[in-house]
Amino acid sequence: MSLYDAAFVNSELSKTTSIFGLKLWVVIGIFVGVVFVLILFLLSLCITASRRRNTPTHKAKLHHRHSELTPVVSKEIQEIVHHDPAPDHRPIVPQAVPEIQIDMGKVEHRVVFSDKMPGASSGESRATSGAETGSIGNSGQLPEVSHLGWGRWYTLRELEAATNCLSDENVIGEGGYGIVYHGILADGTRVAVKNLLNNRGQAEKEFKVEVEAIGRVRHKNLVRLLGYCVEGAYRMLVYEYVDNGTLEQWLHGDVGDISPLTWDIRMTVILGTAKALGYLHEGLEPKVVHRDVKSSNILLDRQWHPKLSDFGLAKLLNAERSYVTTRVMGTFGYVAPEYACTGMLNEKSDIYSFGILIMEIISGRTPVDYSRPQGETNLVEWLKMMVGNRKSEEVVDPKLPEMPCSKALKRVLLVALRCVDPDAQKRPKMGHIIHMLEADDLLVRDERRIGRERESSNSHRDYKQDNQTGPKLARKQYGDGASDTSEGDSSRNHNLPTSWR
Ligand SMILES: Nc1ncnc2c1ncn2[C@@H]1O[C@H](COP(=O)(O)OP(=O)(O)OP(=O)(O)O)[C@@H](O)[C@H]1O
Repeated sequence: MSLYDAAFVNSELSKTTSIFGLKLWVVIGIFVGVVFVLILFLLSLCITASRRRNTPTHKAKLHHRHSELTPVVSKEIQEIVHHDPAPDHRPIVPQAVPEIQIDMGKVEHRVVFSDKMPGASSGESRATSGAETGSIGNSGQLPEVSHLGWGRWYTLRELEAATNCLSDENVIGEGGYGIVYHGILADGTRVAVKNLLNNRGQAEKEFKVEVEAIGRVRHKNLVRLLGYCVEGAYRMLVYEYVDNGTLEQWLHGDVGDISPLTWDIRMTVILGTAKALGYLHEGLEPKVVHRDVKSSNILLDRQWHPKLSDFGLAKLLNAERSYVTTRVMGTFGYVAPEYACTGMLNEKSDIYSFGILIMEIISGRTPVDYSRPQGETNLVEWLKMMVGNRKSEEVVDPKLPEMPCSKALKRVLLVALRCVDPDAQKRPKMGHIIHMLEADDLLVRDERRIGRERESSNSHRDYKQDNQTGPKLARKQYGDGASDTSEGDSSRNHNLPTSWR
């Protein structure tokens, strides 16, 4: 730009305008300033708006819109929400609560526990039963038959008399939920009285579950619940007395070098337990998941018939539900891995425990044994390894009086391995298991029959004796256990759960 031009621009900018007589350069300056301020204002507006979009409330609104499409609130959270029940009304159970809540029969027959210790006034410490309100707990005034449609209400006095005042001499065992006493009722019936620990948490729940789950079922391989007692702070379950100890005692107790549990007896125990579980899983509606299948919960009678006991952890499972979500409970070594990890429970968890039980019965080993060398600590892993290495014969309990035939052993081991399949869906159902075990039973009996026939013809040839005596004796020896448990022909009808009764 030349000097002439600069002087010209200068003179032009210095000219006075019509806007308040301001000079041109002042007007231009003001205009530029306003535009700048406007740009700044707009920028600040944009920044504020974008910040607001990121605030929690806005996110929450978006989340809410999202949650209308997919359920994001977990059931577990709903489970721990407690609704305080209004007095004299049933507790409100939210629809989605996964743990089954069990009321004892109709509302008017509901049993109410008191915190008061025995000896408190009967009005305060009693179980109520609708129309019977106030009468239960007043010793001597009790109805004989309970209003649940089964069993009996026993008075505390009756049970104290039966158990020598719950004396130490009558204690026959102690479990996680209470002490078990031997008792003899006034009519001479021998009973086992389980005095539940007085904590209002699990023990009360256990009481209700046991009463509801076991009270109605009848099966020769399930310990029969005869009735119960609710008086003051006492909650007791009265069972039939099973007089030959537990399977755990016979398997792992001090029985000497030769176990009295022969192969036949062991098979009887396995098959009987399978039938009890088959009945619970497939013969009842809602089905019952036992949740604590293990050797110490299998009681034996004098003929070695097994009776599954301890329904304290049992869960009811309606047909429309494939599982219930629940606190993981059970016994270390027997709990199915998927249940341990997720708390999702169904009958397949019992099948897993049953598989462990079979392994325990065959091998005489406990599910987990830290006294064994590495690689043998975990029964399942060890057994899988042995079977995989074609050493099935070596897993058999060394205390077994006689080795089983190879076919029978392999078949029962196969059943056990299928039961502990890590994929719960692949585990067989109890009905199928019974079928497989009975096939095994028939197989063994067939081989025995052939052996007996051979023996009989030999003895006939050698000694020219009556060939009936030997086989008859042998038949009785082997036949008793099997037929007692399988109830002869009825158990061969594999299609009907009732045939397992
Ligand atoms: N009906 C019964 N007849 C005879 N003895 C029984 C009967 N019920 C239980 N017992 C004895 O009482 C013991 C304790 O039983 P309980 O069911 O309370 O506990 P558990 O099964 O050993 O342990 P947990 O309940 O902690 O799993 C059993 O081991 C058994 O010896």
